[in-house]
Amino acid sequence: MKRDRSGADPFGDRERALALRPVSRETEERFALLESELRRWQAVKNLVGPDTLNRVWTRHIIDSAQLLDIVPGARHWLDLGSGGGFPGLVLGILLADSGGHIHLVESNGRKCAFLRHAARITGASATIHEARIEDCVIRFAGQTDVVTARAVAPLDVLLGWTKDLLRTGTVALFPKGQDVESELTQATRSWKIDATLVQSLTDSAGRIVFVRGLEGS
Ligand SMILES: C[S@@+](CC[C@H](N)C(=O)[O-])C[C@H]1O[C@@H](n2cnc3c(N)ncnc32)[C@H](O)[C@@H]1O
Repeated sequence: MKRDRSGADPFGDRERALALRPVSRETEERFALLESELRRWQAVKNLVGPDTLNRVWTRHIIDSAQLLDIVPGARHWLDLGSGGGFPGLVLGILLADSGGHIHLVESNGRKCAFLRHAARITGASATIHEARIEDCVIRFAGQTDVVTARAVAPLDVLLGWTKDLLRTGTVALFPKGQDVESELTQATRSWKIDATLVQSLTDSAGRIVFVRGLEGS
């Protein structure tokens, strides 16, 4: 659908994003609510990089939504370092339709206030935990199908944080940019990883590290 180029979608970003990963009308409305609240809070909370504000739908919303399609049947999700809600809140909105749930871990109190507010008004199936990842991640071992983390830490650090989950059947999805190969090389010095790279829908240089198993210290 063509939108008013001077108003709702001035850069054509929403239209482009939804062409890459279509969603139902109801989900689109929830995503639009998330976008408008993000813009409203951004001025005071600095939730996302200011240079990404003209492509919130591709860079944040659909970039997050694509993760669900990699593990479509998973119901129990955990997102680490959720920031302004990516990918955690977007996944929570999608999971609300299927009875799934996601836990979001974020140490910044201002961002947690936004996440709670946005989860409530969008109807996301999400619980927000204001905590440090390293202090609380163990709680989710044995209860999580998929763990995610975008732009939070290098791969070897993420593996260290999530090792107890990955050894008990959880899989991981870690979106990465053009440095993914060097992060993988670094990580294989400490870990034996069963992982594949999935091409990002929204960024030609982006890869999602899909970890299915882990050995090492
Ligand atoms: C660069 S932001 C990325 C946010 C979001 N995942 C995204 O892709 O837009 C990193 C976020 O991780 C959070 N974070 C970093 N280290 C953390 C830790 N050890 N425990 C909890 N949150 C952490 C920061 O507060 C910040 O909100």
